[in-house]
Amino acid sequence: MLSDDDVKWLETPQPGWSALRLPHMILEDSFVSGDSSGRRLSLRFFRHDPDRSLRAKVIFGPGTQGPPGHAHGGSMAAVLDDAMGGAAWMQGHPVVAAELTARFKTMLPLGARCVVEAWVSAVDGRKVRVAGRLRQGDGDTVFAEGEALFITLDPKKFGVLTSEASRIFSELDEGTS
Ligand SMILES: CCCCCCCCCCCCCC(=O)SCCNC(=O)CCNC(=O)[C@H](O)C(C)(C)COP(=O)(O)OP(=O)(O)OC[C@H]1O[C@@H](n2cnc3c(N)ncnc32)[C@H](O)[C@@H]1OP(=O)(O)O
Repeated sequence: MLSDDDVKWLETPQPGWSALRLPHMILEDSFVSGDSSGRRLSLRFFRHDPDRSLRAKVIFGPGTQGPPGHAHGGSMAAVLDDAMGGAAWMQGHPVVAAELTARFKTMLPLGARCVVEAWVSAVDGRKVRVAGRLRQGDGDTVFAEGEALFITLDPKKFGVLTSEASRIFSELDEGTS
């Protein structure tokens, strides 16, 4: 479903980005990143090293369709939710989403190469506010913007996921220091 060029594009970090190698336990069956067929969502996650925010490259496949030829709003919101949650985890906050707002700005053509940017905007006790943007990969068109409130949970509730996440991010630090 994806061309070799699309796969190469997805896997190539931009300057200042480090690839996040997420373990099978996180990817397997993930609603957003668990499909490897190219039919629905194809994503690769990265850290933007200068400010440790999150980046993802994403292609919306034919199985994400809403309006003919274009992505369903729910699929864009799901990608923003996942990326914004990942941005919080990446900064050491083991969170789940409590509230999410998405603004759909431009219809997103299926198959287009897109970039997601997500960053923590404020932390107040257990409340972690995160913002995100889904845009054209090789241009300035913004397809959707999001804001979300995440709530930090006791890391014990996530079992081994928390220690796996710490391991992934400390390996990145070793690689970039
Ligand atoms: C790249 C990364 C790698 C690793 C990552 C892997 C995974 C990434 C995964 C990312 C996946 C994507 C993410 C997903 O999709 S996560 C899946 C979708 N989310 C859920 O299923 C969450 C369901 N909700 C809950 O579990 C509970 O309600 C939570 C935990 C959220 C709060 O219940 P809890 O009993 O713990 O807390 P509390 O009630 O004492 O409230 C605490 C404070 O928060 C405030 N508050 C609470 N709710 C709301 C609200 N709706 N609006 C405004 N404020 C709210 C509340 O007023 C209070 O404030 P204050 O009174 O203290 O001022």
